[in-house]
Amino acid sequence: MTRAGEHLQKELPFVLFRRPNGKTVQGIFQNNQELLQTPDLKAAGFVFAPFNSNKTNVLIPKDHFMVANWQPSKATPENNGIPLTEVGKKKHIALVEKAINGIQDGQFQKVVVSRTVNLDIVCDAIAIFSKALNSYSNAFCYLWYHPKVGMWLGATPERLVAVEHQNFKTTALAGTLPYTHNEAPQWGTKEIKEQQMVTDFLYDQLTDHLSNMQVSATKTSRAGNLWHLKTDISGKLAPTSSLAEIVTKIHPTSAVCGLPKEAARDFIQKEEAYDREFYTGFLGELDLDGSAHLFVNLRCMQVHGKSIKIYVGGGITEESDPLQEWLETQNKSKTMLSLL
Ligand SMILES: C=C(O[C@@H]1C=C(C(=O)O)C=C[C@H]1O)C(=O)O
Repeated sequence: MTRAGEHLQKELPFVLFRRPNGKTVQGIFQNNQELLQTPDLKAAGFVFAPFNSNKTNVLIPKDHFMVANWQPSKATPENNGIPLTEVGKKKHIALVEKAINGIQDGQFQKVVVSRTVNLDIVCDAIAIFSKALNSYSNAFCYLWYHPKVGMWLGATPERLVAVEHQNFKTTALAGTLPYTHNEAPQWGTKEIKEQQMVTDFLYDQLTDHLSNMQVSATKTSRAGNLWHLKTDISGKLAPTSSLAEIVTKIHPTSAVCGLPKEAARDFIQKEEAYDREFYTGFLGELDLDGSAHLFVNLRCMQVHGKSIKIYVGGGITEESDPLQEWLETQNKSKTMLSLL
């Protein structure tokens, strides 16, 4: 953490991260301000890729690498008084209604629409990252900085890809309900169907690239103050299939874009009327032996000097209720709000 503070002061790129349920925080530190990329994902380092797959990713190379043990503190997450506001409610509900119309017109079956929550506050990103580590033990937590791109921080529950020795794993994570203590969530057909669409999409895209494909039973999975539905898909990666090829096929998945992918992406780019940048992009570790641990950039925020931007969205299907979809984005914003 001290090293990260020094890098920040010198305006040098770095990333701190902890894998889900991990006991160590890893840090990768770059010693110049160069903006590096890895179009073929064949690199050793940490990749940070935008939602828009036509735009280039950013690589922080694994030149200077540090691993530190991390001890969870007993502190519990609490919201220190950044209450939810109704700013943006009308606009988001109108966007959801437009998305439902698009589904009824047959443009797509599902589309994921999003918005930002903008707050004028100055925050200590390293302290917030420490809090995220304590609050979200099963998430992939990160703090990422590049002087030419900016600073992002998040605690994502969604794995995009894990590859080790050709063993490949991905997850279909979708469907959201508020977490309630000691009570199992009551999933409706809307959530079950929208999550199944993600599983089917991933299965279809991967079937030519994996042998011995396995699809797990669908389970309920907790992410902070939320429940999601989750299915794991795994298999052996064909020696002829490259990571970049697979990522191009699956990113952005129907969990963050929609189905069919192209029509949903066109709708998002036209109707959301803002640039998602790295929100719903992907990020994580790459190694030269072909191993990779990549996650979808969700439950995240962009940290500016005197303000922050929290990014939230949700999957819209023909069964969506616009007010419920607004409330879902409100609930999702609490993941970051509770750290401030
Ligand atoms: C788009 C987000 O989350 C995604 C959308 C979900 C949904 O629509 O239920 C659930 C998990 C994520 O795949 C977000 O957190 O901003």
